[in-house]
Amino acid sequence: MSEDRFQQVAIIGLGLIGGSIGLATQAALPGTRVTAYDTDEGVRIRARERGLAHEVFDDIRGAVADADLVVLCVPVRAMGETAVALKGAVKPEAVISDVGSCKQSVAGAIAAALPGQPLVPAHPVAGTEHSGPDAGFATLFRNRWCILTPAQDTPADAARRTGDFWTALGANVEIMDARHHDLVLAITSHVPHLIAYTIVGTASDLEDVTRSEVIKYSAGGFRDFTRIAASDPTMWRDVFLSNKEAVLEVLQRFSEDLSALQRAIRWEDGDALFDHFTQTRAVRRSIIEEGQDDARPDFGRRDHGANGGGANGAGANGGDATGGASGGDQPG
Ligand SMILES: NC(=O)c1ccc[n+]([C@@H]2O[C@H](COP(=O)([O-])OP(=O)(O)OC[C@H]3O[C@@H](n4cnc5c(N)ncnc54)[C@H](O)[C@@H]3O)[C@@H](O)[C@H]2O)c1
Ligand SMILES: O=C(O)C(=O)C[C@]1(C(=O)O)C=C[C@@H](O)C=C1
Repeated sequence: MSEDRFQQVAIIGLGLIGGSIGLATQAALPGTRVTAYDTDEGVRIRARERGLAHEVFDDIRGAVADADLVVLCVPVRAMGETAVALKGAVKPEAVISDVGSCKQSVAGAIAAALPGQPLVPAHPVAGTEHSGPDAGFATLFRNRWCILTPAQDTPADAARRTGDFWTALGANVEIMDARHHDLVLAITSHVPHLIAYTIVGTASDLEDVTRSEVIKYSAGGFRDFTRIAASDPTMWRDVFLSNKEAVLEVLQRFSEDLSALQRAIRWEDGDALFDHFTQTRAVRRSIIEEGQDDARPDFGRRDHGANGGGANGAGANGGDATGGASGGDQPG
């Protein structure tokens, strides 16, 4: 850890990601003061109860006044208005960062609101389907990627210090161009979520299969889709509207590939199906070999009742790929 680490970190938005940053910072950087703010009074009360920050302010200006790093952890389409609220309230040298799931639109909105302020956009590629102040846990970022997308003119020391911050929280830091980030995440995260939202919606709309049959027989693959499809509607509405071009580009390719598989089934082309499934199995195996399998506590375990072990017993994800399937927003 370099000598010039941030002395005070302000977190704006105390849901899954903001809360996890607050807990992880207090655990990993005991000398760093953590201040925070959320627009929702109920969230602020719960954040104080859970100790997500050293101090949770009732106004955003108080939370950021002495901060060296301000991390915006709000839905992506709320980033711009949140940055506007920081105008004149932050120190001129304070580094502004965010955790938004798409980077081009967010960086543009923050830079427009706070011209000249050092800005280092970030995206921790770590999460669960849960949201809100009870969802966060200190180990969320351990051994997960955090992608930074600084602009060409971002001061190098601001990017380095932000990278050091995420490394201290346990993440592996990578620098990427914002546009490329948005394309990569469209295929690895955004479109998979859209597919989950679609298949779960289709299943609940089928006339000849009852909803209770869907629930009763959703043992494996479908149940995993329902976990993803339980993710926060506000967050994902914002992601799709903010990363529109990249998502539509990937969806175009996806529809073409789906049509090819549909054709192979129609014409009973077993070789085409077998070759395709063999290739996809290899992708899964290389993810596991690279140690990129899910690092969340107990995630992937099939035994019910395994608790993710988040702070205050607020398990991160109900334990396994099936645990969050009921659609409940908060972990048990
Ligand atoms: N959930 C994930 O898996 C995940 C992973 C990586 C990044 N992200 C990104 O992190 C951000 C936060 O996501 P989350 O899952 O923590 O959401 P969340 O719903 O758990 O928390 C968001 C919080 O922001 C607050 N908020 C909304 N508007 C605000 C404003 N204008 N000012 C202050 N607070 C405000 C809400 O009250 C809420 O408490 C999003 O941009 C999302 O794209 C999410
Ligand atoms: O694991 C999950 O539940 C997630 O949805 C996490 C996930 C992802 O798609 O990998 C979701 C959105 C993010 O921006 C980063 C991570």
